[in-house]
Amino acid sequence: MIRHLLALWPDRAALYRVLALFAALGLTEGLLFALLVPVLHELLAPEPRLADLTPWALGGVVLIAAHWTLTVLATPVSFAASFSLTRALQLRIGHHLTTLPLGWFTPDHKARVAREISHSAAKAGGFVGQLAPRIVTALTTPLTLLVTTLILDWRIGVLLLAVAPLAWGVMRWYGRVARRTDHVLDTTEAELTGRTIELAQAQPVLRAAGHARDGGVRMRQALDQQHHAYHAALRASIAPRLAYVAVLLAPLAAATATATWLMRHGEITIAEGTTLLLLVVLFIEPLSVLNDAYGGVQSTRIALTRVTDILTAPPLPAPRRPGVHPAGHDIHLDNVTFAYHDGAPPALRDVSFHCPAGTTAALLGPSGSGKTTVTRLIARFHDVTTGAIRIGGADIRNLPTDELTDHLAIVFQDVYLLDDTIENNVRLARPDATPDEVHAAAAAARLDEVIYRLPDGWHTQVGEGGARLSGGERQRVSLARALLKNAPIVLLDEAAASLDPENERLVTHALHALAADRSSTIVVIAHRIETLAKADHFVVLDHGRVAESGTLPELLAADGRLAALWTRHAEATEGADG
Ligand SMILES: Nc1ncnc2c1ncn2[C@@H]1O[C@H](COP(=O)(O)OP(=O)(O)OP(=O)(O)O)[C@@H](O)[C@H]1O
Repeated sequence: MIRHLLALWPDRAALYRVLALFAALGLTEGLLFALLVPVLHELLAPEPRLADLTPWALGGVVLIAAHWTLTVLATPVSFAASFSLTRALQLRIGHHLTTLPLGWFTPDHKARVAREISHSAAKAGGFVGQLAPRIVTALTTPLTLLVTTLILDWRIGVLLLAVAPLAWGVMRWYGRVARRTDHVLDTTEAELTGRTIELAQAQPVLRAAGHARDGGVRMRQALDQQHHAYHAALRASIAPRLAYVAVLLAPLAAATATATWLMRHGEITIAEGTTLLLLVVLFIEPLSVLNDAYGGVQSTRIALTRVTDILTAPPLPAPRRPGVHPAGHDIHLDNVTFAYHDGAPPALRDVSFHCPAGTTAALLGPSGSGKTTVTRLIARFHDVTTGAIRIGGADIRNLPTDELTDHLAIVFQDVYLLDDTIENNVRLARPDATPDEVHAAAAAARLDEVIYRLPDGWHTQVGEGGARLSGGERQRVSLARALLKNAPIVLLDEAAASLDPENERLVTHALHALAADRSSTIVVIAHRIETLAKADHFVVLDHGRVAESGTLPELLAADGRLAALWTRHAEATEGADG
């Protein structure tokens, strides 16, 4: 396990410093106890000579001073190592997250990341800061006393030595039980966390559905599961715990009997016998914590494995042909097939289309037909299963992530804002933008009227995820951000869907004007045909396949799906006008 730990946190020096300091602490403690031997020996002698105790007393003072100094030194060193390890793991997880495909961030994975960053990283830190020091002192002190006992009387010493293999065997048994029960406990704990979050998040749905009071059923089930798991863990641990106590008490009984026998037969004096028995008690006492500590080692091992699972999640593959750069910003999908998971039915099958630079391609199709998937693949949230996506002739898999993101501005259906001011959320796209540029982007996205309305204007805090803004306001911030980025390719997934019809019309108009101005390439998804009317090409998807594609006149002439949509829209508009 130490090897596993050092692979994740290669600060050997810090770990060995902590272990060495606590080993020294254990040694001074053991030596202090060992000092009792000559002291008791003298005190229990028929005619004690107290003056002879002076060197031992001085030795005791030195050892106490050393013990005190080591404690003062060891405490901050172990805390520093613990903090450094926790932080190193958290930073490594944080850094690794930035290399993962966005498709990895499922709700389940997000919950795991939150848990491993707080719980498992802290557990690993706790191992170095508390558990390992406890184990080291719990071994060094008895080891020192064992050597002392062996010197004093080899027979009692051998009895104590016999504890080691027995205790080790029982600890390994307890470790196996702890590993198994810890795994179950961990799963039930994760389930309970998930259900609690679900209960909190689903309050509006539960209340709307009239389940406000009984809505916690799933959480209560998870609580019951956890309760049962705790009981099962407790039951499973009873036998190895009792066995461990027996292993520790057996040598005490045997040593008492042996010492008594030796005293009665004059082999050792009463003073020697009493001292030996005291040493046996002092030898056993620290060992009593080892069994639980070994259980702690097993759960640290599980925590490290969970951290490693995240750190070994495959990052986006590095460019296969580095040094490739896009020559222009047209988008080409070439026989793209993609499935979200191995074995899942493909969300896209053999999709091909070309969106020349500076033009707008509109994606249409029924719900679930694969429109959003197309935009996610262009942004390389996932890699295509087969086929290729090219920007300016370059396969996006050959572009460094930064270069690809520099080329793209994205507005997706689910807008997530950082818990910061509106201004900082917009500026995120281009922190060095001038105030005029920020204001122009805000005006184009119709965000300026929101800013005027809010008492703190640009400095309004949006809350976590943008929760303090309405859906439409969030979408405007996201649009302004995308416009400010001034990227040559813009991906818009229902970008104006949360706006009222008038604002949707104005925003759509502004987007097209800006696109024409900057000759951006735009891929837009919208359900309302009026939002799409100005697009240069249309790609209609159905069940993940391209059902038809072409310009508006071509598709109207073909009298297919788009023509049907267009006719319905025209009739509706005429009806409304009439
Ligand atoms: N993260 C995901 N994991 C697994 N399958 C997914 C995921 N996202 C989408 N899908 C599946 O892929 C298919 C295409 O979904 P997609 O979101 O691209 O459709 P869409 O045309 O954008 O739908 P809508 O108009 O409702 O937004 C659907 O069958 C959907 O269930």
